[in-house]
Amino acid sequence: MDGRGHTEVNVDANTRQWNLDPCTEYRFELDPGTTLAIKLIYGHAEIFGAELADGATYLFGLECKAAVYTWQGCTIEISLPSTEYVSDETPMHAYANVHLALEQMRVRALRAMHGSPPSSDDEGSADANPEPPRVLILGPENSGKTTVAKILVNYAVRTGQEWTPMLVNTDPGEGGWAVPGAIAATPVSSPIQTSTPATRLGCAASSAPAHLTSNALLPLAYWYGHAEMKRNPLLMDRLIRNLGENVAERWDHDPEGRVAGMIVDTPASFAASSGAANEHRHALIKACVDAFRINAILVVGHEKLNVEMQRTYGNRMAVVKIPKSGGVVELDASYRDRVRKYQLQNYMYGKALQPPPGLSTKTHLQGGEQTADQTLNLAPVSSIVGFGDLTIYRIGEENMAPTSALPIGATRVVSEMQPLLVDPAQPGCGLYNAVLALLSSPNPDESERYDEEILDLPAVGFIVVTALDIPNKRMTVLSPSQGSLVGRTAVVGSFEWQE
Ligand SMILES: Nc1ncnc2c1ncn2[C@@H]1O[C@H](COP(=O)(O)OP(=O)(O)OP(=O)(O)O)[C@@H](O)[C@H]1O
Repeated sequence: MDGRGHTEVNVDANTRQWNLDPCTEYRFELDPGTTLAIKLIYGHAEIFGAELADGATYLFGLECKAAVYTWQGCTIEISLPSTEYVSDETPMHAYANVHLALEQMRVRALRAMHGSPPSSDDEGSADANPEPPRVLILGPENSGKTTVAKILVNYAVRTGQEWTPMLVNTDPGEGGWAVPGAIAATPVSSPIQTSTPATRLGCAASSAPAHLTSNALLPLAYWYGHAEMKRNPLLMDRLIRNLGENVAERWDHDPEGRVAGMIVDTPASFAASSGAANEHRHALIKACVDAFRINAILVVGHEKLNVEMQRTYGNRMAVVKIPKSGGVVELDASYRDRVRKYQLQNYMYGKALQPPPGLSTKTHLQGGEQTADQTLNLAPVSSIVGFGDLTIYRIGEENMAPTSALPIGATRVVSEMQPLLVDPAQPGCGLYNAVLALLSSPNPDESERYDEEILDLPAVGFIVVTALDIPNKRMTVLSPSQGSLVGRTAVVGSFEWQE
């Protein structure tokens, strides 16, 4: 603890009160298996841009790492964190300034949409055709990109203008609202709460019980199937473009949504300037810029990348470097693996955090969606399907015999983008414990179909193969909801999950 910006008082053995000075933040990290409760007692406070309601208790778990920030000062009551400290050095002023600039762009775009004359604030602005902000956030690993994206989206929805900005997650390692391996976009209409890393970007409708879906998000997702960008950059390029097209189509019918703009979070590999990823990252940044018609780039705490982006895009759009927060936690590979497990567990079963010791289960709990007596337990369905009922593809990889086993002179050419049928009866088919994306239906008109149509179909749900019965040609799959799988098309990637 730095000893400045706060005082702390023990309330009882399990609870402490912290008085935070204005413009400071209380940071915490949770160990596996622990939960934390936070209650705002006095003043105003927010977690990554989402305001805390007065007197409500918020629960955190699954190794959550986050911060309670206060602009005006506040008192919070805390129980049992694993690691905690208060900092008075945060980049929140810089982030708020970015928000104000984006807000101006939205307001101008809205005025233009309504045909209203520009306001006196706009005088001197050369922009005859003001566009809403479409922002790409770039930065190295653990720079806080996702956190910045969340803060900016939350500030936008808090302005009282009823904006519903589009939040786009292009990091398949993170999963966002779907499961890891997917990239997705969703319009956000109420602040995204922070509670666990399994639902960092909020709760998707598919994994929220029906009585809570008013608060849930309806993402548009495409399935990449891997955590690493280098695994199939061409496929990623195509999926990013598909996502962009789909968002644009949605906005054609929703001009109000369009003026709220979009915030696009990216994987750290877009910023890594060494290694194998380097050759593809420029292409993928360009895919984002084109697909989402990006008109502003934020570079989080990386001088070289900032200069590079200035050179490449500075003549067509604002490229702004913003500071990295000292609170961002270095996440290692094993933490990321555990978070992916939490996400899949959450997708299937929902989340039910137990309040920490000493906290009554009758307490009014907030923090995302869970309340003490409405635990978010979902009931996934385990069903048996015949091998022929589900058509399963793998993109661009073959379960191959060694090249030496091929006829002399034969070469095996499998394009990275080629959908290959997977035969569940084949030993080593890789389906046991595999996560599969269920795709939306292909074009009903056969003549409109094409070989690579599979790549262009959005994912509408995810299932896990939990058993393969080869003699009887059937398999057991776990799915979050009822619904026949017969005749559906699925794609397998490299993610596995076991309870
Ligand atoms: N001010 C803060 N105080 C405490 N924890 C924070 C703070 N800012 C970010 N974090 C935590 O640090 C971790 C890393 O942040 P974040 O995921 O935003 O970084 P990133 O750059 O998007 O990561 P990646 O390397 O996956 O691209 C997250 O667990 C996040 O909740």
